[in-house]
Amino acid sequence: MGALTLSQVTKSFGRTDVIKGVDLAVEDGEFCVFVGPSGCGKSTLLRMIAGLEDVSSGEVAIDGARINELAPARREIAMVFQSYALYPHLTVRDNMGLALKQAGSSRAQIAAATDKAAGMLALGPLMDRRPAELSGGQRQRVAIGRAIVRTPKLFLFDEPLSNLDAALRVATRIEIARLHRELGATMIYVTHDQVEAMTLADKIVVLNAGRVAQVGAPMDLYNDPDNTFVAGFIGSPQMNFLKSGLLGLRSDLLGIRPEHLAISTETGQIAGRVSHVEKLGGETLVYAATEGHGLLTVRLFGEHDFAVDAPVWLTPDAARTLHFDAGGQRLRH
Ligand SMILES: Nc1ncnc2c1ncn2[C@@H]1O[C@H](COP(=O)(O)OP(=O)(O)OP(=O)(O)O)[C@@H](O)[C@H]1O
Repeated sequence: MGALTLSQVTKSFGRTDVIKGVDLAVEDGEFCVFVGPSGCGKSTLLRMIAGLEDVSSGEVAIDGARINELAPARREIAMVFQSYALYPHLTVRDNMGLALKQAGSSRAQIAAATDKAAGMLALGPLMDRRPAELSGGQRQRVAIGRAIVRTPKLFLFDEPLSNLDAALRVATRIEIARLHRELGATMIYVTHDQVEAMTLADKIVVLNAGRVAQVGAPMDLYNDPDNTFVAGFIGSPQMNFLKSGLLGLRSDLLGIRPEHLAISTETGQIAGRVSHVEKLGGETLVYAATEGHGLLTVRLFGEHDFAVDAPVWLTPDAARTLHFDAGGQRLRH
């Protein structure tokens, strides 16, 4: 079991309030991802759950029991960092088994647990190597393996893939998803990466300046954001924001995803000029400078040609537009 509850949790460093009253419930077995701009408090919140930072006020509980005062080692939590922090003089096998050895497990228990984790992470052939003889991706898998052998209640990941190259990130991301399915463990994961958040999470927590801006399933946040902050943060390229007044609408601001904005050289609702075109292979992004609405992004499937400076017309799909008030709160009609 590993259900986590945060109740009105705050954190101040001196007079600086960093976490300003967070309530959160993560179910047993859930994969929960923290996202938000740099400095919003993601790592601080994770470190408070791990016990590496004190909680200024509020309560952290696992399976209903308060753990605020419990030492990190007694929380049954395993943390995987972006830097692997492996012991250079120990083999992969000994790095993975160290925590169990320190906890007094028998040699047979350690061997069984490390062999099982090695099998899950395809580390079998590397067990007798030292960290210096491994690639970055392999080291990160060892760091994950070291977390798995302890069968913790909760796994915490702080940007574990950010040191890996693009191909390895994808492979390791898929591995983490598979691991989550196989272990059925509760995982909390901090990332800057939209794709990691969207693909790994059962639940995404969007943080903004130490507060929760919204919690929800990835596609719910994408399709049904509560405010302009979440609407603009989730999704890449970003949602376009249009001034509704200019379009004769009653709300203050209109949000439209780049894939729901049609572009034509002949006719449409908003006049603009092509300022830049990006061909990404499977899709084309067209950036158009408009009067009143600034630079708008259009996402088209496949390859498309538009000359820079060409006059174009943009038309939002009315069924897919989101309305916001002047304070950025969503208006649901
Ligand atoms: N020990 C500390 N003393 C003072 N301020 C701190 C301390 N640790 C973090 N902070 C401040 O708390 C805020 C949140 O930091 P945190 O590392 O949690 O953000 P983050 O969302 O993880 O950022 P990033 O995405 O850049 O890693 C920042 O403004 C940071 O400067």
